[in-house]
Amino acid sequence: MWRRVTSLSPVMSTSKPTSLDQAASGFKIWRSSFSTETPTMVKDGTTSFKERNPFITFVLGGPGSGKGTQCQKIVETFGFKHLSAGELLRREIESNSEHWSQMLNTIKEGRIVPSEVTVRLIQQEMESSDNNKFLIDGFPRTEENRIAFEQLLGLEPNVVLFFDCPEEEMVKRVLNRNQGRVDDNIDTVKKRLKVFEILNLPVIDYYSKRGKLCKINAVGTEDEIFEKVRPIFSACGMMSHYFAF
Ligand SMILES: Nc1ncnc2c1ncn2[C@@H]1O[C@H](COP(=O)(O)OP(=O)(O)O)[C@@H](O)[C@H]1O
Ligand SMILES: O=c1ccn([C@@H]2O[C@H](COP(=O)(O)OP(=O)(O)O)[C@@H](O)[C@H]2O)c(=O)[nH]1
Ligand SMILES: [Mg+2]
Repeated sequence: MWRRVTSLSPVMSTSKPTSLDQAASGFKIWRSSFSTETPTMVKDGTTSFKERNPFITFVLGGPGSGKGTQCQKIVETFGFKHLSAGELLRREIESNSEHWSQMLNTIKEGRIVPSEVTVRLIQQEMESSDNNKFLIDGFPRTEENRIAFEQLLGLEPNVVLFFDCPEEEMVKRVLNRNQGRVDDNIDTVKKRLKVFEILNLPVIDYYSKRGKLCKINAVGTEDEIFEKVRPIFSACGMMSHYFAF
């Protein structure tokens, strides 16, 4: 059984009709096949996952800032379940799922896939995991993503990491990543940096105001950066009687 929830944020209908306005919504036909109106749907029974009291970390930062690299280290040291939103989307594309070509195109263009798709994939992974500590890497990318997640799951992150990295360094890292990704090229990375600034920074600001943001200078070696990350989770471990940590 499905019920309606209140509408998502106005990011989609911002009054600035720039090309970046299209970044999160430039897929009108595709979008309409997910939902024909602003309100979205939520499945009854999701509260059972909320009752598990999961520990949720959102991991944010521009393209190439080192999110995935640091997540791997956090997994090894603190035993989290790592969910990369981009990886989940790439997996959907590879499995030729419905709308795979629109998703591929969206990623090639550095735009943002509709929240309905991404939140569903993240939710499925979380609900089917035995682990109760989650690193959600590269999500939420927009205020609309953030609100969709919080409304559909009824949960907020406990901590938000932000890997702060100069653009020049991010571009260098992306162009050297060498993983055969369709978006690791100079044209897409330039678009992604704009999308990051316009759509993702407001999310980062939001969590900063909520006192949940841990901003980490992402320049240095991988190990140096991890030494700044480690105390954040060591401190959470000490609060394990509050969280299912
Ligand atoms: N501290 C670092 N210094 C130099 N290169 C790094 C560092 N951290 C990650 N990298 C490299 O930069 C590229 C992008 O890192 P990645 O973790 O995929 O970033 P993100 O997930 O934020 O896009 C990868 O090739 C990775 O090996
Ligand atoms: O919540 C998300 C996460 C990723 N993406 C898309 O997937 C791409 C790659 O994301 P990923 O996090 O893998 O990139 P990274 O920042 O790690 O380079 C993004 O540019 C978007 O096009 C998206 O639409 N929504
Ligand atoms: Mg990544």
